[in-house]
Amino acid sequence: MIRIQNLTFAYQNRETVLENLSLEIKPGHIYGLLGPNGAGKSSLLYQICGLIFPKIGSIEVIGEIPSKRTPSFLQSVYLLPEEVDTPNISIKSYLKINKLFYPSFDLDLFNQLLAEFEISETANLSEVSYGQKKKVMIAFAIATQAKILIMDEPTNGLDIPSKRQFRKVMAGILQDDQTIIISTHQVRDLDQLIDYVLILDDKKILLHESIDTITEKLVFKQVMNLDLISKPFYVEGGLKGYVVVAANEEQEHSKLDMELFFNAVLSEKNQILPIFNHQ
Ligand SMILES: Nc1ncnc2c1ncn2[C@@H]1O[C@H](COP(=O)(O)OP(=O)(O)OP(=O)(O)O)[C@@H](O)[C@H]1O
Repeated sequence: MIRIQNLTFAYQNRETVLENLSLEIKPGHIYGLLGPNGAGKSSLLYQICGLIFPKIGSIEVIGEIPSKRTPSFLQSVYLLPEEVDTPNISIKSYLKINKLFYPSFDLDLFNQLLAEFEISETANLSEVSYGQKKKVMIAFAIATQAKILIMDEPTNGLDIPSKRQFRKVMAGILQDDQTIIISTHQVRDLDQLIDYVLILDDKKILLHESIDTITEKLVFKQVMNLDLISKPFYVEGGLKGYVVVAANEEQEHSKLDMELFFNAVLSEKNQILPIFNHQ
C-alpha cells in the first residue's frame, strides 16, 4: 500500500535528512514510527502525503504518486499534524466546510468520538482548550476513514485521562484496507496499540518489525539480580531493581516495553539489529 524505494531527501541547501531509504507498509496494521529528534520522521510522513517531494527515489501510496496530488489521492490520505491550528468557528461549521473533502466521512463516528472525548458537538473551536481542539481534530481525522491515516505526535498536549481515551478510541477503529502510522516520542502511549514498529535513525529505517516477532526474539524482564539473566542485551537500573532486554532463549512470553526496546535498539544496535536480520 505504501512502497518507498531508494528515497533520498534534503531540504533546500541543507544536509541530507533521509538517504537511500526503502520501506514497504501493508494495509490492515497500525505502525508506530519512532526515532530521535530530528531523525526525519515528519519529513518522511510529509513525503508520503505529497506535501514535500523526494530528491531521489520513488514513493507509491495506494497506487498513486503523492507528488501528483490527484483528488482521489487527497481524499484517501489524512495527516494530523503535531500542532493543530483550527479556525475560530463552531465544530458544526468546521465539519460543514471540511468533511466535503472526504467522501467516506462518517458523521456518526465523529459524534461518537466527540462523546468519548467528552466534547460537546455544539462547542465553538474558539472556546475550547488546546487539548480539546486536538481531540476534535483526532476525531475528525478518524472519521474521514482515510485509507492512509497519519498522526504526528497525536498525544502531545493531551492530559493523562485524554491519553487513555485516545488509546481506547484507536484500539477499535482500524479497517482491513486501512493503514495507520503514528509518529511519537511518547512511546508509552503506543503500548498495545501498534502491531509494527519502525525506528528511523541515521537517515534510514533502522528497524521494521512486528510486535509478535520482537516478543518472540526478545524478552523484557524486571529483576532484582542480573545474574539471573544469561544474555542481557540492554539493562536500565530502576528503583525496583533492573529492567532488562535479553535474548528469548526459553521462548518466554513477555509484554513488550516499547520505551525500553527503543532505548535498547538505539544504544545496542550492533547486538540487537542482527537478531532481526538488519545491519
Ligand atoms: N522546513 C525545513 N527546512 C529546513 N530544514 C528542516 C525543515 N524541517 C525540518 N528540517 C530539518 O530536517 C531534519 C529532520 O526534521 P524532522 O522534523 O523531519 O525530524 P523529526 O524526526 O520529525 O524530529 P522531531 O522528533 O524533533 O519532531 C532536522 O534536522 C530539521 O532541522
